[in-house]
Amino acid sequence: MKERLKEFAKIIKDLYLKGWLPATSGNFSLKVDDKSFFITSSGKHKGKISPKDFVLVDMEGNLLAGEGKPSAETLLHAVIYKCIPSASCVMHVHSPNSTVISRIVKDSKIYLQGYELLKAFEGIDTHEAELILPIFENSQDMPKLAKKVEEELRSASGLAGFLLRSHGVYVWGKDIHTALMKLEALDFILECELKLAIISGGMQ
Ligand SMILES: CSC[C@@H](O)[C@@H](O)C(=O)COP(=O)(O)O
Ligand SMILES: [Zn+2]
Repeated sequence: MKERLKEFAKIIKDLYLKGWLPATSGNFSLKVDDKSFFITSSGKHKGKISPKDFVLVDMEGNLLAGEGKPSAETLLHAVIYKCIPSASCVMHVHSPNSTVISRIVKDSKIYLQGYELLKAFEGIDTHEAELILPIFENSQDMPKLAKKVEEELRSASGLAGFLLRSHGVYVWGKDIHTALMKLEALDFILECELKLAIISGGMQ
């Protein structure tokens, strides 16, 4: 696990350099088994992250091992692992594209269609497929927000991830590289949607 956390930390630093994790924002986790996962400690600068900046928690977000406080958003990671058994890695970033689009789209969902990069998502083999991205209202009440996310994850299948309004994006994957591929694909598509909105003068 030490080697995987080392590899993970390197990827997080690269995401920081893209400008997706300003001012200690973002959190990242890796599932160990059905009962526990490693998650970044709260308040860590993601440009300087190392394996010692992860703590081990249970599926209720309780600290099991490590130094520091689990991420303030640990419960969101926990519901993803509980609702999507195939997920082994969760990434949350505050990329400008995901943040801006969540402020422009007033609806609670974004519908993405027509992009070749949609094929980065499991089960999609054509650009004609439609991917739904829910937007949840941001909240500092994590148990309440986690409950809403859980309800959506249990009722809808094949979700790409979700946005928190004026906050950022969550994605997951069966491993680190799948989660990263989805994150990059999603951010690219959201950037295209934003550029199209600028050209056409509005969204949805
Ligand atoms: C520094 S503001 C961002 C935080 O409030 C939060 O949204 C975030 O992404 C990081 O929280 P953290 O507790 O460090 O995991
Ligand atoms: Zn955040």
